[in-house]
Amino acid sequence: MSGSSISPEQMRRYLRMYLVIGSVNCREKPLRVVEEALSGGATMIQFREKGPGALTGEAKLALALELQAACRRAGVPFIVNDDVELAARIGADGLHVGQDDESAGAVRARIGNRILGVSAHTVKEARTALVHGADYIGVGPVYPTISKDDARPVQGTGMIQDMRAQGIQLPIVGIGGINAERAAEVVRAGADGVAVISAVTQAANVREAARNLLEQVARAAGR
Ligand SMILES: C=C1C=NC(C(F)(F)F)=NC1=N
Repeated sequence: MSGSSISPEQMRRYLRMYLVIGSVNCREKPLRVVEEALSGGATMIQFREKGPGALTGEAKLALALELQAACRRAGVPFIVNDDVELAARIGADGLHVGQDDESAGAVRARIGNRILGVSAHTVKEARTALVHGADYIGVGPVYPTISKDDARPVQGTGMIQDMRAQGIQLPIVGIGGINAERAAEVVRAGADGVAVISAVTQAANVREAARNLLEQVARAAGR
């Protein structure tokens, strides 16, 4: 069972067009990218401030608060990646952790009934996440990604299909190299939605990119 107060059905809706964003991914101000993506229909936002040139300390806190405020205005959940202390400090709607972060169980205790997302690369890791009360799992990289320099091997949509075949019922979002052309295939494989970074942050028209991704997912999911 998940430990949050969010129903699985609501969680699946939140996962449809999940934008993962940090200052290093943006050509322009991250706030503008987030606002454009929200106006295009982004259903959840993850603040992932990592990698060379990422903000730290007060600057990271200030950006998190700015982006969270935009999500609150839009009624969209704001999730923090990895940084449990930041998530707790700003009262984020949830936290996303990797397998190698402190155990999801300890994190669940720290964040109470907020949304807990866990990265899972195998059926075994998906089961572990379930036992620790994860509300959703991020599975990938589905395709080659330019956004994460230490990504695991590309797994295609096969891992998502395997998880569903093995009876994993958890809400699943695919991640890694996903764009509008590929979104339907990820959903048909059994994902509830797609998580993207560059498909939106590097788009000439951020709002249209978000809108198109959401349309592709909604169409493949049968609305
Ligand atoms: C490493 C990650 C794996 N999956 C996800 C998401 F898809 F958003 F759940 N986010 C991450 N930061």
